Amino acid sequence: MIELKYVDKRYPTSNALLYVHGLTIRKGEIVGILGENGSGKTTLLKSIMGIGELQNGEITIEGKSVGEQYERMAFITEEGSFLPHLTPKKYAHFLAEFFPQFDLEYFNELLRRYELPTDRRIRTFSKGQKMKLEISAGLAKRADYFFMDEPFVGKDIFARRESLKLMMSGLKGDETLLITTHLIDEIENVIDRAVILFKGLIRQDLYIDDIREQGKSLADVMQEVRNTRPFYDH
Ligand SMILES: Nc1ncnc2c1ncn2[C@@H]1O[C@H](COP(=O)(O)OP(=O)(O)OP(=O)(O)O)[C@@H](O)[C@H]1O
Repeated sequence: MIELKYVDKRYPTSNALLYVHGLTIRKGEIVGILGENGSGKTTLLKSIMGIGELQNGEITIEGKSVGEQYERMAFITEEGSFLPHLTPKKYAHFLAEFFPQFDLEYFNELLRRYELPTDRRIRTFSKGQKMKLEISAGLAKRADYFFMDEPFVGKDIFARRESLKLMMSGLKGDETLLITTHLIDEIENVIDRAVILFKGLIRQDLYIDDIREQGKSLADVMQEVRNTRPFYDH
């Protein structure tokens, strides 16, 4: 379970803020973090990952600080690996050293399955290949929490579907996934829950089943958020 309480994040060089009074994400949930450009999706994800300082508030994962749970977390971004100068083979050594539960055999199996080169520097990979590599690393770490920031940027529709399928097929089923994206059509059938941000505040937090029960789509809910701007935005 991920818990945010009174989280207040501000950047010193801009007026942007993120304020989350309370947010609880239960274990095993697949949550879409949605919202317009600049609404704070990445900031929210990074805050949960422990990247950057909070002005106030607390974020815990299963009751412990994010730092204490780092080994169980995988961060997958469109930029790909944090270590682009390494080859996947060397990257595997690094992961094995830092993450005790890293499963090298499974990692190699995934590289074969996704037809990734093992002896070429990661920086020479295509975006799709980088994403596959990071997904493989997360799965082989046996991470329980996956944080995916705009995983579909720069990909055509087939590549988007493939990377989603890839991710889903490798999961045990009890992992928690947080995905930020603009592409709501792609994830509507994947996520359990949609958290919709507007100017750094959570404006909607709904389960997809409840949206369907109301005879609506995710796009309808996004439009409603857009149409009902809060008092401070008039
Ligand atoms: N390092 C930073 N310094 C100053 N302001 C920042 C920084 N990073 C983000 N911001 C600002 O914080 C706000 C939220 O940005 P964030 O990247 O979280 O939004 P987002 O919803 O992920 O946007 P997008 O969909 O465009 O990626 C924006 O106004 C942005 O300009």
